[in-house]
Amino acid sequence: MKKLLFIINPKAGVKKNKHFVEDALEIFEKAGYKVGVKYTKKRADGTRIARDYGAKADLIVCMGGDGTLNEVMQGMLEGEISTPLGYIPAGSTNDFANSLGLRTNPKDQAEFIMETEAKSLDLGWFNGRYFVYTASAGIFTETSYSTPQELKNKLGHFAYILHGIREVFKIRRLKLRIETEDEVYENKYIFVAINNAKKVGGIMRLDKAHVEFNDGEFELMLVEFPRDFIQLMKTVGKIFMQDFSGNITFKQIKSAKITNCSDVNWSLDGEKEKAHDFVEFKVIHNAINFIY
Ligand SMILES: Nc1ncnc2c1ncn2[C@@H]1O[C@H](COP(=O)(O)OP(=O)(O)OP(=O)(O)O)[C@@H](O)[C@H]1O
Repeated sequence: MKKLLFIINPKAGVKKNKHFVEDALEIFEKAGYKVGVKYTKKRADGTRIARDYGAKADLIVCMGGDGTLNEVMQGMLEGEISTPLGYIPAGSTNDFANSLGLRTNPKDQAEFIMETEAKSLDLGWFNGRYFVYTASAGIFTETSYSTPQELKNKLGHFAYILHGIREVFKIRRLKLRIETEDEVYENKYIFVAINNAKKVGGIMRLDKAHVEFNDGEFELMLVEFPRDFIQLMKTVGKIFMQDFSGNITFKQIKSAKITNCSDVNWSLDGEKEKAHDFVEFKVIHNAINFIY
């Protein structure tokens, strides 16, 4: 009998998971799987469970938010596990799932996982840690990891907006040097991100034409520090309108080296990453088998 490892973060998102878990179990069993269920109890459990039990399964499915997905992928790469992975989004924003066009209803998504072949997916490598869709620093980055879980569970995406507003009043200049394969950027920035997503922060949408999930490239986005409040407002407007020109740089990259960043905190898939003196980024092409 085929084995399915089902990893669930019971604390993720606004929806209460319980009856979705039963629905998903029924769908998996009907499709002929013997299902082993593991609940995460604390941070990093997703990584440990995927790394320790993933190789024995024919399919891994995780249910939770972007943070849970990040942890599970981390564990699969650490354990060199090539088992296909399915994902049932149950977080507060589910940016990555929206980007990939996954089903928002957990029952539909469980059925989709049973019917769909896994495809390769690129991941990002950031000083030894893997990320699924975004590494960012600067404005709104703190919001992605400091918004309290209870607020996210109650308000969902709106919790991020409430917390994000507070950050506008404590904007910092990031003085960085970024070296890609063929360009060097050195300036003061308000926001820096390396993405493999069409939607980031539930707000910013990137043009579909720019983003492929297994093309060996991620998208570097640099937003220069605005001269004044009016330019700041114009910049925000340009981001909404996907006008990546002037003080916004948008470029496909395979790798990057970032220096001058010892006091810059990062967010990897919405989880806090400590500051590093030096950041090395590269795309891990075809890193895992993912159902999307
Ligand atoms: N049982 C648990 N209790 C508390 N925290 C947990 C538990 N299991 C996992 N975690 C941690 O919860 C954090 C948030 O999880 P996740 O990102 O999946 O949900 P979310 O924050 O609601 O969703 P999103 O990131 O899409 O907004 C992760 O860092 C994860 O390690």
